[in-house]
Amino acid sequence: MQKLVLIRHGESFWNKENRFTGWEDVDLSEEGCQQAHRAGQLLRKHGFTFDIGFTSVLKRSIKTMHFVLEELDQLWIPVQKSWRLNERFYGALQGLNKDEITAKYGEEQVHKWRRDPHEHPPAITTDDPRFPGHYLRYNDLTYRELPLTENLSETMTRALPFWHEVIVPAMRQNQKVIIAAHGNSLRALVQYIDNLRDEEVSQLDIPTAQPWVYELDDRLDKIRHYYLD
Ligand SMILES: O=C(O)[C@@H](CO)OP(=O)(O)O
Repeated sequence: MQKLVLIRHGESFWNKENRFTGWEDVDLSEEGCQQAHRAGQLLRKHGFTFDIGFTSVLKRSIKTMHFVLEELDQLWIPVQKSWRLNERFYGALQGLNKDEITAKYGEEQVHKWRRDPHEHPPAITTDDPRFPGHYLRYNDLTYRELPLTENLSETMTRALPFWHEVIVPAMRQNQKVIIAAHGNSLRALVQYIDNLRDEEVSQLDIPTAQPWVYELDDRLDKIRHYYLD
């Protein structure tokens, strides 16, 4: 039996301000840093150790991983970063306040943008400062991989190659894995691991910095999962 730990980053400044974040590289709030430390303490209390960590290329998940590993005195383990674990790219909604957008477009539309797997938020254009093609960290992406908007199903499509090609092989070598990522990239992984229907995953809300443990059998099929407390 293997254990896999998933953790959404701690609260960011834009979580606190209720703004769509996506690929904007927003830092953890003071509370978010503390949440990440508390998550690390919890994992320590339950005797968890890890061989390898995976994060997105966004500082809120990188710092969450760092604070968790600091509490475990395991800052030395390898941590691999990938854009494929980034938050869903929220297009032209990035930076906007969720309440203001709801007042303008109505709850139904905003709910679709947030949780309907096939609904695209309004797209940006390549001259928008939010276009990832302007940033060094996305230099390795092909033009087709650089998003202008992304629905949840596309988030899953770009996250899964990293799961299959990097994370699963690590687990097959019996490495103990922790993944620090984002509400929607984790939702995509959970949908895949748990084989959830679209309607089920749209109900799923993953809280910040709460370790979610999967127990997996030798074939890496789920035995059970639970939040650590
Ligand atoms: O703004 C975002 O990037 C995400 C996560 O905070 O929001 P939502 O939960 O609405 O998908």
